[in-house]
Amino acid sequence: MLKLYDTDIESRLLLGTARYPSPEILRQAVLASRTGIVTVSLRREMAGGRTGGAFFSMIRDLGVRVLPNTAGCHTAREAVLTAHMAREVFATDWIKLEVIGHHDTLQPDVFELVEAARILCAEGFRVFPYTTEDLGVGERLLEAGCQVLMPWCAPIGSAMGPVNIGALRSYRAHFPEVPLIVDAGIGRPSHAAAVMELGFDAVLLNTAVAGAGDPVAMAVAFAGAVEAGRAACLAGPLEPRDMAVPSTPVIGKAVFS
Ligand SMILES: CC(=O)[C@@H](O)[C@H](O)COP(=O)(O)O
Repeated sequence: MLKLYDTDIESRLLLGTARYPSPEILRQAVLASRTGIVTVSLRREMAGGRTGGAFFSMIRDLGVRVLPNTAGCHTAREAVLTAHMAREVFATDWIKLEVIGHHDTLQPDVFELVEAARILCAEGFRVFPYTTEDLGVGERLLEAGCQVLMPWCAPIGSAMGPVNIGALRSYRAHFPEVPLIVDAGIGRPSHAAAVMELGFDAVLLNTAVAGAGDPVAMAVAFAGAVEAGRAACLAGPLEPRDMAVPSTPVIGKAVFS
């Protein structure tokens, strides 16, 4: 079972709650995915004068753990304030920390991210930082007090899937004991299976399900892919080779001449 901070989590699929065609489809997709954790953007839902009230109570009624996020924040200060609000709204000290540094790529501002992580961990938050696959930044986040790391595999919403498999492989090898969740950029179930096969502990995704032609059916597909990838990782997949290896033994074959 996956342990995140002190909590055991059964499903290794974490789901975002934005951009669904309707709240009812979101509800059905969450149930179909069998996820145990959904992430919710405080700023997005409270933007434009909306209070987010009806949406937040629908999320609370889903019966899954809520991981509020600081999506839309661009500075450590904004992210810390948003985390405080999230703690009030959802009565949780879990926070998915996003501090965006670049408009086109939605790449994290890793300097502000580490600063916000340091402040929030010191305040007792359980921080889940959305980060790049940079090893040094990962180390700084652990020093700040994070016990989970969430490297991207591609820009948020891009659906590109793992663009730098080598970097993800190194990340896993560099932090063998840390729970690692691939967050952002996954487009297809095969992408989720691929990163799970690399040994990542879980995946978090939103757009690939919310934007699918049939989000509920896609949620089912992702649930299966994440389980398959995890099972394959535990089963010890072969490493690719440059040369052919005959699958039929040569010794003992019949000789006709
Ligand atoms: C919902 C959320 O937290 C996103 O910011 C997250 O990073 C998912 O990204 P995708 O939409 O690319 O799956």
